[in-house]
Amino acid sequence: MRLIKVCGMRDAANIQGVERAGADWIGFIFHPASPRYVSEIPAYLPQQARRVGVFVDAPKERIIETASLFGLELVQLHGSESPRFCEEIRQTGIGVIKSLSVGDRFPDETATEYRDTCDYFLFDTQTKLHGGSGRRFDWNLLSDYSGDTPFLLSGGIAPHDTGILKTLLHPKLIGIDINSRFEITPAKKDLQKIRHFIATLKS
Ligand SMILES: O=C(O)c1ccccc1N[C@@H]1O[C@H](COP(=O)(O)O)[C@@H](O)[C@H]1O
Repeated sequence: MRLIKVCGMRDAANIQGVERAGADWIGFIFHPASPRYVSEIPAYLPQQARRVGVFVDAPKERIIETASLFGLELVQLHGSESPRFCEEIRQTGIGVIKSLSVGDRFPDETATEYRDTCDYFLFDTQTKLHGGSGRRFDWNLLSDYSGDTPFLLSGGIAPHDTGILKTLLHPKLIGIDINSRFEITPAKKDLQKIRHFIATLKS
């Protein structure tokens, strides 16, 4: 069974619904330019699901302060944070997911550079946006990843992808990350689609 991360949450009732649907990790976007930006603590925060904060080139102090305010267990770094920066965050006790962009070819050298500095990778589609593009990359490229760091697959995953996702095999694939393709409006997820997606993938 793979874990499901639902990202880009903001609304209290919606967060509760996503958690009840069985999301393992729930993500909050702390990038001010995003339409999913979270500027204040929602009235409900996940109690069972692990809380993940998404940042793009934010200063270390801001990440640490936000992690403490929101009770984040993990941070997902989506900018050009260096391996050293990832290590420094990790040394504070916060888990680190480093997002790596996948374009026409798999970024093998970059994965090697970061391999000992983060807990997980998140492979997302290369785009001018830092994330949340709703676009998928060629998943065949995953076969070029031979590293040891476990990863989540991300980028434009949609409700109808359950069939293909079930057939996707990689020894280091531990989770699926969903976001904009499940939205009613930015930061508000369609709970029916989420429930169906999670139930199908976990069955
Ligand atoms: O969703 C955003 O607005 C966002 C902004 C800045 C960095 C990351 C962001 N989202 C992350 O992007 C991936 C893929 O999302 P999508 O499925 O393509 O919409 C996901 O991990 C989000 O956490």
